[in-house]
Amino acid sequence: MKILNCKQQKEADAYTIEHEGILSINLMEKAAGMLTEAITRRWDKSHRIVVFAGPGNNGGDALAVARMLFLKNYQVEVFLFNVTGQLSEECLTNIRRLKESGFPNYTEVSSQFQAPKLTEHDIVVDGLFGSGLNRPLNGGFAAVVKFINASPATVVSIDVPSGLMGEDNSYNVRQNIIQADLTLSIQMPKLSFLFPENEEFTSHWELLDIGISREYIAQAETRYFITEEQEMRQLIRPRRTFAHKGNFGHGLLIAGSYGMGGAAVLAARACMRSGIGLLTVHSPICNHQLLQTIVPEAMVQDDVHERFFAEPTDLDNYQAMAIGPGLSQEEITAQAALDQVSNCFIPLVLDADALNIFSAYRSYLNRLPKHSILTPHVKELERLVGRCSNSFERLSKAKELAGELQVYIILKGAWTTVITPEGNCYFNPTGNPGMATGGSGDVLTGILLSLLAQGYTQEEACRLGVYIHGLAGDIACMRMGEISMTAGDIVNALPEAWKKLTTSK
Ligand SMILES: NC(=O)C1=CN([C@@H]2O[C@H](COP(=O)(O)OP(=O)(O)OC[C@H]3O[C@@H](n4cnc5c(N)ncnc54)[C@H](OP(=O)(O)O)[C@@H]3O)[C@@H](O)[C@H]2O)[C@@H](O)CC1
Ligand SMILES: Nc1ncnc2c1ncn2[C@@H]1O[C@H](COP(=O)(O)OP(=O)(O)O)[C@@H](O)[C@H]1O
Ligand SMILES: [K+]
Repeated sequence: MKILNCKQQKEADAYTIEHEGILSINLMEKAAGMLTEAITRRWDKSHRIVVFAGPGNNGGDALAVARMLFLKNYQVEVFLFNVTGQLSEECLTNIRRLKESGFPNYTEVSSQFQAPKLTEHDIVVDGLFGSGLNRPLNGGFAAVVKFINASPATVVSIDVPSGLMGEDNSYNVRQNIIQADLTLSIQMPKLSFLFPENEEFTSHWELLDIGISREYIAQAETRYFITEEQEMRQLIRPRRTFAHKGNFGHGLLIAGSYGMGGAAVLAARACMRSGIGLLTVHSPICNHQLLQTIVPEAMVQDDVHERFFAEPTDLDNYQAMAIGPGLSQEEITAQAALDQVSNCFIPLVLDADALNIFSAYRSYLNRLPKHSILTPHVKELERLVGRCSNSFERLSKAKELAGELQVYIILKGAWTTVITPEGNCYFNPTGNPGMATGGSGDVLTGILLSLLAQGYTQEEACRLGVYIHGLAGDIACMRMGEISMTAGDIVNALPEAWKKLTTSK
């Protein structure tokens, strides 16, 4: 699914109106009908609905919703903020329609705002500003936002929490943004909904498909996408009847050190559970017994060192390599890792300490083989690109780095993002906060290695890998609960996740 910017969303409305023979006001009526349905599905008539409408079409939506709720016998109050005397045409039409419906509780605010008393049983409908917001809110509007945020009412925002920009909020004033309990977003998600620092404004959002032109969306250019299940199903390669293990690749995992053998175990187990033909784990001698016992399916190659990865190994027999989980950053390991990676000629995943080593030896960064996959969490990324003050900046810097080094970056967290060397960003919808637990990332590395060894392209491996990892996390969460689930539970849920994605619905 494409994520378009606010300017494109406006163009999409205009294109739909021009090419699909629908009047602007009727498109708004359709949106309002769906908004009303979404509200009445959640809240019954015992709730008073207090609608705050702004001067543009977001306000128009809100006024139409007020009329529809009133005609369904809800108790509704409306405050229209008309401070400049300039209202959009559709907003004006909806004022007229509201009045014609016999609506009694309409207040137009041009200067002084007599705030109503809001209780926790009230529902506020926020239709102050939507995708047409072009600067941070201030003055009277900021005061209304603060009033709504301070109230105990439940807040439902139309399209966007008023005051929030759709993309970059670096220069916004956070106190002047609505903190919505629910955002009913029209047609397309906004990029800013996917950033963790905006959780206080948009923790829950839902999309309403009002029938914006598919043709416009198909030709619109964007760098931002949300991955969909159907796309991932289509990527998966079926196993042929006469297939043998040689068809699914031989992967090399370099992982583990003294006290961190578990990272190698988790990555190896996840790798075996994701379809690889053969796996060899290269680990210090101290992990030999552990690996042979817990992951008997994998071969173990001992490093020369008892406790740490110390000597690069030959890559001739492998189709892909992953390095990093539990590796440590000992000097001897760093040198071996830099050497191993710089001379790697097969598809490669770098995770955890392998990334930290490259952050410490920055001059080696340009020796990273092209199309390597880097899997940093936020901190690991910032060690590579420097401190970032918000997610938009972090994403921009990650895009720059991916382009500069021609690598794939998987920026991990909620809405894990796959960033390609060309600068495309794919946000992953699966996963949950239960995955924020030690070892979850090691599981992802194992999955990625498995997919690369099987011959998936880097982009396919990244997108499918993070999707299945999150899906397994969701299944683990259902089984064990968000609080108790561990990284091992994610591995244990992989079979069901793969089955879910490969069986027809
Ligand atoms: N048929 C359609 O088109 C459909 C549209 N839809 C709905 O329309 C919404 C977009 O509507 P919109 O483009 O009218 O923008 P909206 O967000 O209401 O505000 C724009 C107004 O705000 C003003 N303004 C901006 N920033 C400001 C600030 N900081 N402080 C003060 N003023 C500020 C700006 O004026 P300016 O001052 O910049 O001249 C302008 O007057 C969209 O989110 C969706 O809900 C859906 O129903 C689908 C069908
Ligand atoms: N709130 C969350 N929602 C979805 N996925 C999450 C969340 N928190 C963490 N994850 C996922 O869990 C994994 C954690 O990886 P990482 O931080 O490297 O852990 P570790 O180093 O302990 O293995 C990542 O894949 C990340 O996307
Ligand atoms: K809004």
